[in-house]
Amino acid sequence: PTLETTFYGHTYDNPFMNASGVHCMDVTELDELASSAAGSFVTKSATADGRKGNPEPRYVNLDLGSINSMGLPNLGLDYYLNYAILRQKSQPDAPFVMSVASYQGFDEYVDNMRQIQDSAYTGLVELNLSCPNVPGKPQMAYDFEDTKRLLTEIFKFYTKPFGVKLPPYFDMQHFDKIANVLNQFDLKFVNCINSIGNGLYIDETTDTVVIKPKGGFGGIGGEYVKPTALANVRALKQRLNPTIEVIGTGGILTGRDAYEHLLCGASMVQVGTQLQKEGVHVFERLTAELLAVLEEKGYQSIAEFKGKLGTLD
Ligand SMILES: O=C(O)c1[nH]c(=O)[nH]c(=O)c1I
Repeated sequence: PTLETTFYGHTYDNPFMNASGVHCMDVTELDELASSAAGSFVTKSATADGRKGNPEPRYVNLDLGSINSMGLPNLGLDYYLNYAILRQKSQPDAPFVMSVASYQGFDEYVDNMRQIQDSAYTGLVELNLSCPNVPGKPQMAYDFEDTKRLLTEIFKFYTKPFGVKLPPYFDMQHFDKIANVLNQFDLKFVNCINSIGNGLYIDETTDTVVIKPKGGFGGIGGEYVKPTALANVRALKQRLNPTIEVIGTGGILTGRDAYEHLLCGASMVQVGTQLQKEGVHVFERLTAELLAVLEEKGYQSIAEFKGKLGTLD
């Protein structure tokens, strides 16, 4: 069998990517991803200006996952745009995704996208509408009207392919509402999910939180989030126009976990916490494990089972 995956018109060796924010801060980390077994990669969400981010400790690995309140540390949009343009020239047939966020809010999102529109970069962009760790700033994608207003504004001038990174939703009406908004736009993909925002982990030896920012509140990733991640991938895939692909992120520790995201309809699958814990060799293990699942089930390709989750009705 083969793990070959076609995503927005390009065929990758396999569906695996890093999740934005993990192992993608600078050229060194990005080049390591590019030369790893991962099929593709995505950059750290960029803001207009570089940011130091929140005080440490701000990321902690836990037995069942991770908690983080990084606070959008990044080297600034110019840095990632320059990297993207250079890489687009040197490796034209190895596309990747550039992640864009905003620290200031609505207007910075628009300005950042305008800068990319006016640049030589023509590849995919992931518009991060779900950073849970900007103190005092609500997540854009939890405000359906603002999300619609932002996408309307961007599509007035943006002609290059892009998708959005969404937070997890926990209510059927919310799945309906966000899908109704997104279906009004020519998006190339939706990435479900970002971390489950504002969780709290207590250290059992000190009866204290484990990260410094926000009194210990932070986004949860890893094994904790797989049921929520799978539900969001499945719910969005069921509701979105078939032209909008879904990237599955959240709770992928094994090839079987990746297989489940593909069963729910994901085209690509992203790994965050487990990549942070295991390093870039995680992709060799995950591709081998996913191949073994296909062999065990007698599939020759992902297309044979993608989106074919069984139900009991
Ligand atoms: O705190 C962060 O930098 C961060 N952390 C996350 O868990 N998700 C995000 O989208 C971001 I931008």
